[in-house]
This record gives sequence, C-alpha cells and structure tokens, in this order.
Amino acid sequence: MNTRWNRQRASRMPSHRYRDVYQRVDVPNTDRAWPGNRITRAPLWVPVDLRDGNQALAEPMDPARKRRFFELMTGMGYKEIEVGYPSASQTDYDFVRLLADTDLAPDDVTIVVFTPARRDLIERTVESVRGIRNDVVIHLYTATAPTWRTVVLGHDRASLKELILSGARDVLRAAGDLPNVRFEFSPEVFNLTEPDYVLEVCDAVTEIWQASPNRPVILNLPATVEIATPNVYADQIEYMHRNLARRDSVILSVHPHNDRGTGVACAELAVLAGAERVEGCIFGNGERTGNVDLATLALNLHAQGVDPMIDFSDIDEIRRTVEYCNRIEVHARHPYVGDLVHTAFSGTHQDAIKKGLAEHHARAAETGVPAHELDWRVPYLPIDPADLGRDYAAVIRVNSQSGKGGIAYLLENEYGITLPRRLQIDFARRVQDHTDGSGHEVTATELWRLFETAYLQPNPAITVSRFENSADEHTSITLCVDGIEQTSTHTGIGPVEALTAALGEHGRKVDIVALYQTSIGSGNGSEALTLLEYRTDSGTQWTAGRDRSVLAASLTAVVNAA
Ligand SMILES: CC(=O)SCCNC(=O)CCNC(=O)[C@H](O)C(C)(C)COP(=O)(O)OP(=O)(O)OC[C@H]1O[C@@H](n2cnc3c(N)ncnc32)[C@H](O)[C@@H]1OP(=O)(O)O
Ligand SMILES: CC(C)C(=O)C(=O)O
Repeated sequence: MNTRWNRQRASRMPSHRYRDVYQRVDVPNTDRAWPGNRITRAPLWVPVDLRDGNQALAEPMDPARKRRFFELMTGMGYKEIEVGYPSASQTDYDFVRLLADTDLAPDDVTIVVFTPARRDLIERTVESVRGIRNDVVIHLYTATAPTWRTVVLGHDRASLKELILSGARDVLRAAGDLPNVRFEFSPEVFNLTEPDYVLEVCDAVTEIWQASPNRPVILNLPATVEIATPNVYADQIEYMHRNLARRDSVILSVHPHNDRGTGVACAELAVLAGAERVEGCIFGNGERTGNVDLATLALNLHAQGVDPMIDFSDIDEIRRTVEYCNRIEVHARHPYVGDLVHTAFSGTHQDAIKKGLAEHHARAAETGVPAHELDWRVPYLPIDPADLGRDYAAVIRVNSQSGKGGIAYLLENEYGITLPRRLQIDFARRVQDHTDGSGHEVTATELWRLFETAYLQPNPAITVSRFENSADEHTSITLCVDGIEQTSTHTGIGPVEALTAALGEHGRKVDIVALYQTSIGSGNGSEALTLLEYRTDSGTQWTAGRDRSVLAASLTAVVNAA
C-alpha cells in the first residue's frame, strides 16, 4: 500500500468504550425485502410536539403556546396528535380537559395521551379523556431494553413483562368500555431490545387488548436513543412486521430519535420495512438531538412526487409558530425551511439556477401550463420554493463566491435590467473586486450602486446643449466640450451616429462596438437604459446612459464614452 495515502493513525478518542453500548442486540438475519421497496403514499403522521417535544424544552409550553401549536397542527391537516402526558403535569391535564370541554379539536382528529405503566397514573390519564367526543388513543409505554431493565427499572425479562401486562390490563379495565378509545403500546428503547423478547411482549399486549381489525392496536417501536445505522432499524422493523401475531389488527408505528443525525433515514427505511405510522416533531424538536423531523419526512415525499397529505404551503408561518411555541430557533440550513436552503451563493450553481428558471418559464409559456404546475427541472433546487410559499428573492445571493450569472440574475430580478453577456463578465469582475475587498455579501441595491458607479458616471467635460433631428435624418447638434461650444449638422445618418460624428469634430472620437437597450423597472415609471461597448486603445470598455427617453439615454451613453 502506498504510505502517502495511508497516513491515518489511531486517534486519542476512546472509541472502544462504545463497542457494546447499552448491550447492543443482534437482529435475526432476514431475507430482507425493504431495500427493494418504494414509498408510494404517505404514512399516518403523528406529531408528538406537545408531549415528547414539550418534555425536552427548558421551558415547557404554557397553555397559550400548547393551544397555538395544536391549532397549527390541525390547520396543517394532521389527523392524530399526541397532546400530552396528563398524569405528569397539571398543564397537560388541563389541556386535555380543554379539548373535552370545547370544540378546539376538529371531529376527525384523534387525540393521543401518554402514560407509563403505573396504575395511579393510568387512572389519572383515563380520567383526563372522559367526555372527549373525538377518537382517543391511550398510549402506554415501558422501556424494555436490557440496560433499562436492569439499571433503571430493576426487573428481569419475566418480571418486566408482568409489569407491562399488568399496565395493559389496568388500561383495559379503566378505558376498555369507552367506545371512542383505542390503545397504543411502546416498548421504549425497542431498538436496543432483544427481538424475540420485544415480539413476545408486544404479542402478549395485543392479546390482552383484544386487537382486532375493527379496533386495531398501535404498536409503536421507538429508536429512543439512536445508536445504529438506519439499515439495522429497518431490519428490526421488518422482523416485527413479519413475525407479529394479529398483524392485520396492528398498526405498526415508528418513533425515531436523531442521536446519530439519521432519524429521517431511520423513519424512511422503517416505512420501506413495513411501518405504517410515524411519530415525530415538526422541524425535529425533542429529547437531545430531537425526534425525527416530520416536516422533512413529509417534504421528502413531496420532492419525490408523493402527496404528503399535510399542508406546508406557508412554511414560514409554520416555522414562526413552532419557534414561538418551542422558544428554539430553526437553523438556517434546516431542510426545506432554513433561511438559506433555497439560496445559492456560488457562481456555477447560480448560473445553473438562472438557466433552469429561464427554461422553466419558457416551457410554461410554450405549453400553456401554469409555472406552478409544470414539472420541475431547475438544477440545485430539489423543489420549487413557491410550493412552500417562498418567492425567488432569496434563491440567488451574491458574495465573493458568485459569478456573472448570479449577479445578472439579481439585477434582472430586482431592477428588470437585462445585461448582455460581455457586460455581465465586465461587471462581475468589478463586483468580485468589491466582495473580495469587503468579504461581505452584496444586496441587489448595493449591486445597483456599484453598477451606477462603474457605468453611469456623467461626463463633466461634455454637454449636449441642443439636439434637433428631423424625420429626414437631418440632425443639428450643439456641443460644449471642455468649455468650447460648437454646432454641427449631419444628414443621412441616425442620431447616435450624428452625435459620434459631432464628437469626432471636437477631437473626441467614439468607436462604438455594440449598443443595447434595456429598461430599469417596468410599467409607466420605467426608465430607458442604454448599455454601450466601445473600443479604446487598451481594448473594449462599457458605459451606460439612463433617461425617460430611449434617445436621450443613448446620447448620454455616447457622451459618457467620449
Ligand atoms: C422516552 C420517553 O420520552 S418516556 C417519557 C418521559 N417523560 C417524562 O418523564 C415527562 C413526565 N414525567 C414526570 O412528570 C414524572 O417522571 C412522573 C410523574 C411520570 C413520575 O414521577 P416520579 O413518581 O417522581 O418518578 P421519577 O420520575 O423520579 O422516576 C420514575 C419512576 O418510574 C419508573 N418508571 C419509569 N418509566 C416507567 C414506565 N414506563 N412504567 C412504569 N414505571 C416507570 C422508574 O423506574 C422510577 O421508579 P422508582 O421511583 O421506583 O425508581
Ligand atoms: C416511549 C416512546 C414513545 C418515546 O417517547 C421514546 O421512546 O422516545
């Protein structure tokens, strides 16, 4: 082996300590089917922001915040919402009572409440939901993994199973006769529990609860602390999917956390492996590194052409509400919602996006399909920001990494000015000098100021005192050059040519290479902008002229060139 490429040495990190973290368990070998599957429809989504998200906040939500978050979720279209841990706090209990006593919860929304396997807490939980007209899910949980059994709960496999089954019986006794109530069980830390044991416990719970297709039981299998690659979780879920008793009477649910940063991948692979329901938090709040991010999951489906069944069409309003309720800011790079996720600073990306957007609008015009319904092919933007209620203002931003395409895009977008390619190159060089010097981003306004400084400086030495031209191309011009006034007449040539001829008579020869017309702004208030390339001894240069009249803008550009 070439040692040049083999320089990595063992670090001082004590990684060996984690080889057997939490007594990692083996997953039975399966003839796995999930790698070949595709997600073709949205799973059932269950936001747990008001419970798992809330329990992770330094300042848990007050009643007003809980209510606002709940209204946001129902407005977005969530149909099953975990609203709290009513036996744990009075705020949570009162919120459930609020749902019982008001019509805050739309009829088609199922209310989920969470409880440990302790009789007093189960009874309090059931008490909290009495009188709710909506469907209700009572969600019972107990940790099942070896370290939790021995270190936290002080049970062996058999006695822990008995504790869970006794909790399941308590739930059935307290709420079994309520017709609108269904049950959910979570073997907390499922992903670190021996598969045979967790299967045995789950089957015993569904038996006690008499799971049936008409009253299915939710089995929710959490990756409470994410410690393995997502394929391991997928294998664990597929094992349960294939081996659970009463499978047609079970809704298989997952609840990934994000300790390794792969919560989203875990959820997606779990759905491929047979999960039908996903619990998580909008934008991924939750214990430690958070619960799986339901917004990313939903929008990943959207980005693959699958309807997520949840409305993200005003993502910034959703974000503002979530930030207000959680008192935690969403990161600028957060998928789909961060401030910078639809922005390109780098030149080649900007160039590709600019071309992609132009192609998109041209195709819309050609086909007659509205731009917001047309198939999306814009490079570097996986989805159209407009789907999320965003405009294109933030798509391209300019700094020292940017190129001519992005600069031209900003001027075109903000000022309606179309720059010819050679002027784009010239101007980009000037912008680059500026951004390299300052190290900062430049806004469209600042770009326009740079443009004015570079190309729209009036020529103090020359004044056009009089300019008269008639329809038969007869032009009379009075020029004042360096204080000397002189009148000349020109016949048979256009006005621009006439002016260059007059300037030539003053010894101010202008050799025009190209002249372009564009405008600043649009509509009645717009101004004409003439962009002029002219030859000098050291090569070609650019200048410009602006005025309400196209002719005056062109004359100014010629005078500036002189
Ligand atoms: C992965 C998750 O998200 S799980 C949910 C975690 N959420 C929360 O803890 C938020 C709300 N919790 C609380 O308000 C409190 O912890 C309460 C009211 C539930 C219990 O409070 P306390 O009675 O003071 O107990 P405390 O929290 O100190 O300890 C938990 C006790 O419950 C036991 N326990 C923990 N989980 C469970 C469970 N699922 N089922 C039964 N017992 C449990 C523990 O072994 C411990 O018992 P011990 O006191 O005999 O050692
Ligand atoms: C108990 C379950 C649902 C949970 O919150 C977790 O494991 O994180």
